[in-house]
Amino acid sequence: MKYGNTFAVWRDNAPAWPAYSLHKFVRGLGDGTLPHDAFLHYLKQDYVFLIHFSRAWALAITKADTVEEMRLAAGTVNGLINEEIALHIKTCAEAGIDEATLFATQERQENLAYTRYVLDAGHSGDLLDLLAALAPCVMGYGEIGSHLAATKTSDSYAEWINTYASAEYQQVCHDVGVLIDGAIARRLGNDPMASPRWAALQARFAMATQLEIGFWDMGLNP
Ligand SMILES: Cc1ncc(C[n+]2csc(CCO)c2C)c(N)n1
Repeated sequence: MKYGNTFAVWRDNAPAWPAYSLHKFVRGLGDGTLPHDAFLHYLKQDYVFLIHFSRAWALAITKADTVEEMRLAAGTVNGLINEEIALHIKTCAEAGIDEATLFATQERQENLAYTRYVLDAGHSGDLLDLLAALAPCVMGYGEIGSHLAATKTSDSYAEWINTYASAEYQQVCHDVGVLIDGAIARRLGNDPMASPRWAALQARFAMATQLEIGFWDMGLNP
């Protein structure tokens, strides 16, 4: 599935992309070598992460210029806070961790740095700044999910993998790609890479990619 032209350029110009999408944590999900306590620790942190990412997508609604942008951002908020998070709640419940405990999880610095970076991109900038910071998360998990579904050698983490490899999630990535391409064209015209803003947007994408690596590293250290 194609995630849009802008994403393809941002991804190919983010030097840390392979270190994110092929991280040791990701390989451990695919071959089943990721320790279960590291996975649960990651899910607890990721529950808090999703709460803040819902806030960031809600901010995208207020930063939108068109009703299409608003609808897509609103749909993502709903998908995050009511659907994606359900996987975390269910998996943790099976390990005896209830949602109140999840909500009270003490945030690790790597988690805090990433989510607040994204929220600040949106607060201090416009929708493009926010989308450049959000894109590695959305599309990265789409790419990781479909790569792992095709290459996995263990079913230990199949439910996690299937969530992001699913046709529904791949459609989300496609739709966000369309949103980003449209938002870029609307604001920067049809030669966006010639815009004086391009380098800063690329840098935001690269920074968020780096922060994703930090999140995986944190996941390996319960
Ligand atoms: C560290 C971290 N990065 C990315 C995702 C995936 N994700 C977070 S928000 C979102 C948007 C659309 O649902 C997606 C896919 C995650 N869970 N945790």
